[in-house]
Amino acid sequence: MADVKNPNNHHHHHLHALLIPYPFQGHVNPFVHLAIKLASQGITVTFVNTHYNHHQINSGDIFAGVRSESGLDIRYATVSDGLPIGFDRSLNHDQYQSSLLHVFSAHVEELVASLVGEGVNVMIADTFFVWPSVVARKFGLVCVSFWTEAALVFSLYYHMDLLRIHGHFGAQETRGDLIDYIPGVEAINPKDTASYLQETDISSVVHQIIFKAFEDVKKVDFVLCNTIHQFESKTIQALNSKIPFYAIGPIIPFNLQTGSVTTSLWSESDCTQWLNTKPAGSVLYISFGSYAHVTKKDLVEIAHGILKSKVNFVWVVRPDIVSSDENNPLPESFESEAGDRGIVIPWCCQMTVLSHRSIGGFLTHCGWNSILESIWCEVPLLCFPLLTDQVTNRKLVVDDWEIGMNLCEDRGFVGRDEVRMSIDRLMCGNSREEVKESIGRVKMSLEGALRCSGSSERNLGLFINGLRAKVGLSNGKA
Ligand SMILES: O=c1ccn([C@@H]2O[C@H](COP(=O)(O)OP(=O)(O)O[C@H]3O[C@H](CO)[C@@H](O)[C@H](O)[C@H]3O)[C@@H](O)[C@H]2O)c(=O)[nH]1
Repeated sequence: MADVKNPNNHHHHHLHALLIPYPFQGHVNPFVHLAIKLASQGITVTFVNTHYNHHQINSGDIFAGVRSESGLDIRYATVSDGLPIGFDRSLNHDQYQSSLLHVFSAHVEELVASLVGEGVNVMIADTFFVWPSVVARKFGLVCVSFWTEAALVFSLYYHMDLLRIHGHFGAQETRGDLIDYIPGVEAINPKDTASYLQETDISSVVHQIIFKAFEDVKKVDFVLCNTIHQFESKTIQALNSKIPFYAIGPIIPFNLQTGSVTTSLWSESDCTQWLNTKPAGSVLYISFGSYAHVTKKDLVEIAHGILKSKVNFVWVVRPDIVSSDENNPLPESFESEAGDRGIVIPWCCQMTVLSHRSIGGFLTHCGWNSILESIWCEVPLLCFPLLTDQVTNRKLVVDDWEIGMNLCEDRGFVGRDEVRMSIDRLMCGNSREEVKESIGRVKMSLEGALRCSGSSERNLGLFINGLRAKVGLSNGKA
């Protein structure tokens, strides 16, 4: 058995993994924490950020801190995403995605070519990339796909061919009845599938990415997923019969002290002082993540709903939340009317805020990381899904796990009175206690998965053994 702590003893068995996240905040974050997890197991990691994200994060080598504090062998490299640094990626979303679809792999190949000499033998790339198996094969690397969303969503994309055959996807008029034929997936309403699977125009650049990415993932060696077995056991089991699929979540920033890695693409406002002045459980935290846009109309209704509810709040209004050419999306008098009840900030350290005792609820767009982080901090959720997997995540949170409520019953319509009522129901309604109890239980499952003998720790061990066997085999030295 190779001793990974002493790589020089068995050089051919020493693992060196290249980690390449999709260059969005909701993907970079779990990749960073996966990097730390793998390095803590004695694996050498080279983490790849795009030049643009590196420039946005603005703190040099983001792992310099962990390296010196914990002695982990995490190296850091940057690569072009194909566009100039000053290019407005938020305003030109499709052009950005096109560049990732068509141009990025050429830059990645150049980087990989320069790193194989350093002993890289594994590539762990985001499932949304369309090229991992091709690039990995070209350089003789073991190929691992990391899926940063729920296994349920992976399974729906993975079985797109079944959805097509049954007329639930890609037809002129798609069926509205339940989808009950996906292996390991309980009957699901089409309106709860990922937004891209509900669209009738399937020619968008994101569709092209999804089609190609889910072709490519069928050719990788392993898939890692940021979920836990207990959440989605049937789905995971069914996937496992097709592809080695490991649930190793939750991969979130637990340890705020030693996890001193900066990943934020915007600079963080510190609201701890302000939170300290508020009673326990009295503050609603509001954030719609890093990627989705909200229409000005919806934002204004939410703002009025918040004012009417009288709740305390911290609201993250990202500079491009409506669009990067719309500077002041909130109603003019919003902050003065809210007074000391609330603060509006451009970005924050979300885990720091969620773990503060004054936080009592989270109005969220249902990004997968936000859900895992909120469960970890036992903060009940108020769901306002916008697009992509968020729609499916809402179903898991509200209908299946009962750890949250809907902001609006009709997904197409946001009205200030309904917003006010939903906020009050979440923060002080009769059903709050039940939701709190459920979230406590779900949190225990997360903790359980991470214990020594827990499912995620076991899966991580199995994965690393599998990796070592594959690397040994491909060297002809099994
Ligand atoms: O002020 C803020 C707001 C967010 N975050 C962090 O940013 C991440 C946001 O991730 P997530 O909640 O998953 O939302 P998105 O940024 O929207 O993430 C994208 O990626 C996710 C997983 O890959 C998907 O589930 C989402 O739908 C997709 O939009 C989380 O780690 C948050 O802690 C901060 O640190 N500060």
